[in-house]
Amino acid sequence: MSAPEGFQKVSEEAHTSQQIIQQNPYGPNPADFLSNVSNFQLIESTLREGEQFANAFFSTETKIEIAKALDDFGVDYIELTSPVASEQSRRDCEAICKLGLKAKILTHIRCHMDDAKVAVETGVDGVDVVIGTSQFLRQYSHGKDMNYIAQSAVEVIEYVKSKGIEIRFSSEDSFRSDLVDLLNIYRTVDKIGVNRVGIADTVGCANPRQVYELVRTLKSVVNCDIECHFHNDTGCAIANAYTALEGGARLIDVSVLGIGERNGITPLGGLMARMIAADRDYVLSKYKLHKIRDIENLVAEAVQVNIPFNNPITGFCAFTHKAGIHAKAILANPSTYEILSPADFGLTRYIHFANRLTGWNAIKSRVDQLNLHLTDEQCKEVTEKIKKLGDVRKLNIDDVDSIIKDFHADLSAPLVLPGQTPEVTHVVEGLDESSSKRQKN
Ligand SMILES: CC(=O)SCCNC(=O)CCNC(=O)[C@H](O)C(C)(C)COP(=O)(O)OP(=O)(O)OC[C@H]1O[C@@H](n2cnc3c(N)ncnc32)[C@H](O)[C@@H]1OP(=O)(O)O
Ligand SMILES: O=C(O)CCC(=O)C(=O)O
Ligand SMILES: [Zn+2]
Repeated sequence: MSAPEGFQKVSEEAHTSQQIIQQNPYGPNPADFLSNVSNFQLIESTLREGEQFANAFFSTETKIEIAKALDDFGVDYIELTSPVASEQSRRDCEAICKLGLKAKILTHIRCHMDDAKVAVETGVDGVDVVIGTSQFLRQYSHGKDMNYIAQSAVEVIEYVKSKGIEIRFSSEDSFRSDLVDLLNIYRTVDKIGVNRVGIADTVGCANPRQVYELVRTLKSVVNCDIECHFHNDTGCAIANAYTALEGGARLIDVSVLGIGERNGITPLGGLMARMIAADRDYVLSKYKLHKIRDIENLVAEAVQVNIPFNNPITGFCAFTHKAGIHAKAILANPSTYEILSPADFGLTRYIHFANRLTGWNAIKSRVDQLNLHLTDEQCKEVTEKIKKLGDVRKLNIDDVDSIIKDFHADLSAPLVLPGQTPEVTHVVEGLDESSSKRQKN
């Protein structure tokens, strides 16, 4: 693996924010007495919501590969496309149910007996039922009023329950629905023993404060668990998911890279980043975070997209530090500029030192890596030379190494004084092949 331009791998050290800050300020707020931040579950919907992404086509083999990878990662539920969508969708649903995965398998249907009858025959562990409750959807999607919705919900729920299968009822477009209508329907379905109720921000209009309020209100009305589903049209999908958990929701719908209708929903990786900052022990005890990169690559490949350069955790530069001030502090203690530790995800941090924003501390670290000996003053001098060239053009590692080596050669001092071999604490290595390849694509 060759080193990409200007990057230097930095050794992992056991510095965590917790060493400096004993109590995690990013953890659950004790005032949120209903919080499930330390007790949440994932409903992974790449194979349902994700299939609604414009670029998605999953063959049976790909679906199985994705389902197995998600199961290995540790998701609690895997949600699959409705078996009434197509004959192959039904067969795929049956095939995934037969895999014997640890995760519970769900399928997602309309609130209609025709769909429910097909769903329960597939072998799923549970059925997620949804129906639009907002004025928009009642008028322009299915055309049904709240009385009809309540009646069909009760019929479908009782039928699915009679088959010994988990059942969730969700209102589509919850945040544009009338609150009294919502609470009434949720109370009705809770009374007849639904396993979960779902809130869905179908158009991505909700903000975290609205989410918190709705979840808290709903929590006072139902006894069952609350699941939440957030679209990302206005960029709030991760924040809304976190706030929902603070308010007392227990389950969050996610998909790999957030793929779904339009620009998608809460991404699995992004939510993991948020949650590990809040409760590292819980997240590490449940989910194999070092698998995230492979899972994202698998799905990115399947739907023919690149991993976004600024993706949480796996983005090209998610753990790369460039400016001299940052590099100095990172070399002393990574927690200075990292809330997440790359090692938790099986990843590496880098210092990008081949640029004019670099500082002598970063260059000194590179000098050490090259097994050369320069005094601090000499490191400062050579840094000035690097900055001068960096003002003229984009630099790469070879440029910097040549400047350092030439500077060193010009000095009369021996390369390494006998008995003073500097300890090599950093290894030069490139970014992982896949992320650098993707970035170039
Ligand atoms: C917000 C979400 O993401 S919800 C999940 C979306 N998932 C899907 O749509 C799964 C893929 N969909 C499909 O394959 C098809 O849409 C099918 C098989 C479900 C239905 O196909 P069609 O019968 O051809 O209907 P079409 O897709 O044109 O319209 C949707 C129909 O479902 C009805 N409908 C929509 N939502 C619901 C609901 N939640 N509960 C009951 N009926 C509903 C509509 O009234 C409409 O029926 P109509 O035109 O016969 O009156
Ligand atoms: O079933 C749900 O809770 C969500 C359905 C959905 O995808 C949405 O409303 O955006
Ligand atoms: Zn959705």
